[in-house]
Amino acid sequence: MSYTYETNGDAIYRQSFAIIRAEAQLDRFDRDEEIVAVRIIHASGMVEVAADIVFTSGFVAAGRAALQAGAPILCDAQMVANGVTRKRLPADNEVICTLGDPRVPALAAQLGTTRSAAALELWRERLDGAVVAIGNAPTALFRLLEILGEPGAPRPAAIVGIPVGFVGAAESKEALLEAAPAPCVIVRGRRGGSAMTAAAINALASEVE
Ligand SMILES: C/C1=C2N=C(/C=C3N=C(/C(C)=C4\N[C@@](C)([C@@H]5N=C1[C@](C)(CCC(=O)O)[C@H]5CC(=O)O)[C@@](C)(CC(=O)O)[C@@H]4CCC(=O)O)[C@@](C)(CC(=O)O)[C@@H]\3CCC(=O)O)C(C)(C)[C@@H]/2CCC(=O)O
Repeated sequence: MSYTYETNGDAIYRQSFAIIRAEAQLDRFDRDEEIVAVRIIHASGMVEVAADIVFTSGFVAAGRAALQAGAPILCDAQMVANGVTRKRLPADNEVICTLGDPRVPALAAQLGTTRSAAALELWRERLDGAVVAIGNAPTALFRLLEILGEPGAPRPAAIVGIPVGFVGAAESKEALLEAAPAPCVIVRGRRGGSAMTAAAINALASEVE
């Protein structure tokens, strides 16, 4: 038994992007935003997610400039960190996820929160000028906003805020849009996830499709 299917990776990518551009409603995005939106859709398989993607002004320019200047990428989950394609990164940028740090379980117990949120305490030194990628945990996004709201808080260069789920995901993303502590992209509602978030970072990292 054999099947007829595309086996060339580059051709699969080309076809996918052509299908997305033919089927998705992309006209409200500028050219740079569209590149990021297409990759978010590509990672999710849902062209209709385009309607829920919201960029704040200057997000793509700020994210690209930071990466080109060597900014680290701070990720809430290892799944996000693993999804970032290292060869696309313009300055061999560090990709950091502190969730597995041995100090995190005790911090979470002490702070009475999730490990995902507690792990952000270990970002503080690196947050200024960083590119933040939150793709899993709503509590991490809420905690980020709390940290960035403190007096004298650091200011990341750009935030990809696309946590997923039923508890707190939609609310944390709306809170990010409202507080807007840095240029950001969100996917409104319950949809989101590590794959979409890594794809947004990959789109920022390189314009190559
Ligand atoms: C409540 C949590 C949710 N997790 C979701 C979806 C997925 N999570 C996966 C995995 C493997 C991990 N999730 C943790 C981050 C874990 N998930 C949580 C927490 C309990 C709390 C987060 C929050 O509400 O903000 C969180 C643990 C914590 O204390 O922070 C993870 C650390 C759990 C673990 O394995 O220890 C782990 C992340 C590992 C990593 O990559 O570093 C899934 C793959 C689930 C699965 O195993 O089937 C999936 C991935 C989704 C994605 O695209 O990222 C939700 C849906 C986000 C959910 C929160 C909201 C809800 O409605 O339930």
